[in-house]
Amino acid sequence: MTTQTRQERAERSSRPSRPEVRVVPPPAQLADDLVLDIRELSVQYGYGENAVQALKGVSLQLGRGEILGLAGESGCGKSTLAYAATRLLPPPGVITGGEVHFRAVDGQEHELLSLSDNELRAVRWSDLAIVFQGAMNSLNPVYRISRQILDAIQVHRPTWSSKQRQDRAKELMQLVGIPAERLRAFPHQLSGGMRQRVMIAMALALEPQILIMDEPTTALDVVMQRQIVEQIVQLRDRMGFSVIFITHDVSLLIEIADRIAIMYAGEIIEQGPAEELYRRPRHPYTRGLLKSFPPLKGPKTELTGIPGSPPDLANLPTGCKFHPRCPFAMEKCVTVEPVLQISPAKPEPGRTVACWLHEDEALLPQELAR
Ligand SMILES: Nc1ncnc2c1ncn2[C@@H]1O[C@H](COP(=O)(O)OP(=O)(O)OP(=O)(O)O)[C@@H](O)[C@H]1O
Repeated sequence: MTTQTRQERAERSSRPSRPEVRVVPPPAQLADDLVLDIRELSVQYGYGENAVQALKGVSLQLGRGEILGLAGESGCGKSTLAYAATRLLPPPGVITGGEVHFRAVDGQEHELLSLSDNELRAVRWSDLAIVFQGAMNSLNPVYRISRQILDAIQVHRPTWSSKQRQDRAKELMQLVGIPAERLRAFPHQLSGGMRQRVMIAMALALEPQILIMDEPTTALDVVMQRQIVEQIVQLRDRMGFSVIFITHDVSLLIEIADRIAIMYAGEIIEQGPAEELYRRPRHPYTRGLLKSFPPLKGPKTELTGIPGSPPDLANLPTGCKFHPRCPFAMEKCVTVEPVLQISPAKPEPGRTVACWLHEDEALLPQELAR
């Protein structure tokens, strides 16, 4: 981290700042302005003979102002990817390879995996915020919301006056659609949705450039899920941050994401613009996943799910890891692992898929060839 950046940070932290209103460009342009570039990231849990590989050479990009959805069944590595990329992976998780490049608004690039702990702390708190799984239950039940938000602001903005902090706390509450009077409430006096909004407000306290949300709406009812998701989009439009939104529910991502990446057994097996991936999934797994959840809006559809369960990471199948559950598996799928690439059979801009069916249009079943 350079001196200039530190100085800029110090200047930024000495004044109460307001969210800037920025116009967010459409996703196609975002690719030119990456904020996070994850390259060949690999993670294992444990050591030696008992180690399991939870991420295998995953590459993923996040554009500035983009909302990227990360989906897949439980245990496929979504949280591992997010926490490893931000160096928050708890033991026994170990990063065994890869690079994570973060580009700040001033154009400076930092490789997060090689930063010292102090440098990382500075980047993480001011540029990168995380709403953890089950975060709304981590509010301290014995303190009022105001105290918890004010404490969070004080830690990161120690030079601010009490008045500045209080103004900022009110502003943050309003930002997430909660009347400022509710700052006096205790967590149990707020609904689950409100508590989750408080956590989002705390994550936004420092105006991060990247917000990682790990299953932020899982414990909420469908109406509340919808409201929170809409709010995140509005906040992104106002503040211009980028989001990695992790969920097992792909249908929810259609409401929020610009782009979606689908994970299976520690790898990305398909990615593309949200709308296109939803309307025309290219991987049999994505198709199965889409059929596992009811859409949040639109006509009711029959839910079929995916037969079987994700593989044990300690005992992975040969070839394509999805082949034992795939209704279209061929001989090659059992022996050779497919690579993530633009489909030779259905080449589309911004879309990649790891599936042998795409080698030749003649192999593609009707369901994946639309
Ligand atoms: N502490 C741990 N020790 C050993 N293995 C772990 C640990 N945490 C995760 N794993 C392994 O890593 C894999 C990926 O876990 P991860 O939590 O990243 O998946 P996920 O897709 O985020 O799942 P979920 O939606 O349930 O959170 C799991 O299958 C699990 O086997």
